[in-house]
This record gives sequence, structure tokens and C-alpha cells, in this order.
Amino acid sequence: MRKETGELLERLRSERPLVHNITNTVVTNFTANGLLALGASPVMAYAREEVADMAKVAGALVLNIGTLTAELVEACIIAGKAANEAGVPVLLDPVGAGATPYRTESSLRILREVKVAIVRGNAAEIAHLTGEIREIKGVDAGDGGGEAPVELAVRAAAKLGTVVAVTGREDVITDGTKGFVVAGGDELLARVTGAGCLLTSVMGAFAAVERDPLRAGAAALTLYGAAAEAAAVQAGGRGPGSFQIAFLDALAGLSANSAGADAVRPLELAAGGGAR
Ligand SMILES: Nc1ncnc2c1ncn2[C@@H]1O[C@H](COP(=O)(O)OP(=O)(O)O)[C@@H](O)[C@H]1O
Ligand SMILES: Cc1ncsc1CCOP(=O)(O)O
Ligand SMILES: [Mg+2]
Repeated sequence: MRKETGELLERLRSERPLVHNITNTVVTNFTANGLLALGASPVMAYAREEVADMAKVAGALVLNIGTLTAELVEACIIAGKAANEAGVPVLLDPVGAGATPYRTESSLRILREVKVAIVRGNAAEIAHLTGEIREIKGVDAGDGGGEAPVELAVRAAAKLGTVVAVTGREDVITDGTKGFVVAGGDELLARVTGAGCLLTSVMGAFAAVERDPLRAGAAALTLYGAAAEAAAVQAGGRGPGSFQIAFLDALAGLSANSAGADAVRPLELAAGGGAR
């Protein structure tokens, strides 16, 4: 897996895939800079008049409802359908699902009308999409209720019929029957707004160069965690501001050897679908 992750990073850097983001007003600049630092080519395009044309020529489409409006949700659906027709992978970040009914309903509507390759969210957001209640405060997860994210991710993937990534201290990506658990990262990621949103877009960049969403997602999660660890060292305890800048540098500095040998392990599922 480590070798494959390095190869995917090299492929990404040579192909520089166009990632079409329909995202929120908080994280637009950070997302574009993070994708550029990694080696992808970001574009933000929201107008209903153009989203289908942009999505069709992109390597991946990332839908993010962080500052949703009725117009934005319509744009997501138009773009998502065009991407589906063109065979372009679509990712969804259901920011704040569960914080308000409108966020939950809009995420579920997108999932009904668009074939989504990967949904990535924190534990509270993913739980709310499956109809379970978890503590959520705006866009931030609570403590996750103590349950291992593996169980939640497996249940959500089965219920939503798509690959699901649940992130937090430990990350999980699964299609409900197999997947990966990824360790690493740094707590400072939770102190930088947009760290989750950028991660979903980074997963989009990998999905553009690797059609297996589990492998693409695992590579993105592994390298993102490695970049965070390098940035924390570089920031030297100065805090979230220094870390944010160091993190962009660390994304640019990722190499085939950056992924830790034991950062990612295959998800083992017991007979009957439960996690072991
Ligand atoms: N306590 C933590 N320790 C290490 N990494 C973390 C921690 N909390 C979040 N992360 C990382 O931060 C990134 C964003 O995840 P998360 O905070 O779950 O998303 P969101 O910002 O959407 O709530 C992921 O790479 C995740 O692994
Ligand atoms: C603070 C905030 N409010 C609406 S969207 C947003 C950004 C959320 O970003 P992330 O989920 O990546 O922390
Ligand atoms: Mg988020």
C-alpha cells in the first residue's frame, strides 16, 4: 500500500488533474492553495449556467455544503448529474449535516440524485446522514459518542450505498465490506478551519487519478496525515497560524516516501459485516 500511495502521488503530480469544487465561502482560498501545493489544479465554479460544462471536463467534482443556499444545492445537483454522465468521480462533504435539518436533507437529496463515489465527513456528520443522532456543534463533531469510527463507517456505507470516509483522530474509509484504517495526522488540524474540506478535495484529486475510491481515498488520507505531522514539527509549537502555513508547505513537500509504513492497515470485517 505504501508503494502504491507513492505511485499515486507521482501520477497526480504528472497529470495535475482539474478538481472542480463547489464549496463554501470559508475555505475557498485554503482549498485552492492546498490543491495547488499538492500538485493538482483547482477551480471553483458555482453558476448554474456553467457548472455542467466545468464538471464534464474535470478530473473530479467535489460538492461541499458548508455555506449552502438553495442555489448552491441546485448547482451541486446539476454539476453532479453532468459529472455522472461524463464518468467523472463525485465526492461529497456534508459539512454540518445534523446541525440543521436543511443540511441533513440537502446532503441526502444530493446522495439520492447524484451517484457519489466518496462521502467524507466527521463522525457526527456521517452519523446524522444515517439517521443516528450524535453531538454536533455547527460544523464540528463532538466526542463521537465513544464508538469506534469503523462501526459507524461500515453502517453508513451500507445504508448510503457509497464509499464512506469518517475522519477524526483515526480515519476510516470503507465500502461496507472492505476498506482501510489510517492513523496519523495532528490535533492542530482540528484548529484550522477547512482542514476537513481541503481533505475532501485532496481525496477528489486522488480519485481523479485512481478509479478505485478505496485506494484513492486511503492514499489521500495517509499522505494528508503525513503532511500534518511534518507541519507540526515545522511549526514548532507556535500554534494554528504557523501550522496552517507549514501544512501548505508540507503538502508541496510530500514525496513517495512520506507515507509511514504502518500508517494504513486494511480493515478486517468479521463474518456478518461487523468490524474486528
Ligand atoms: N485529534 C486528531 N488527531 C489527529 N488528526 C486529526 C484529529 N482530529 C482531526 N484530525 C484530522 O483532521 C482532518 C480533518 O478531519 P475532521 O476534523 O474529522 O474533519 P472536519 O474538519 O470536517 O470536522 C483529518 O485528516 C483527520 O484525520
Ligand atoms: C466554519 C464553517 N462554517 C461553515 S463552513 C465552515 C468551514 C468548515 O470547514 P471544516 O469542516 O473543514 O473544518
Ligand atoms: Mg468538515
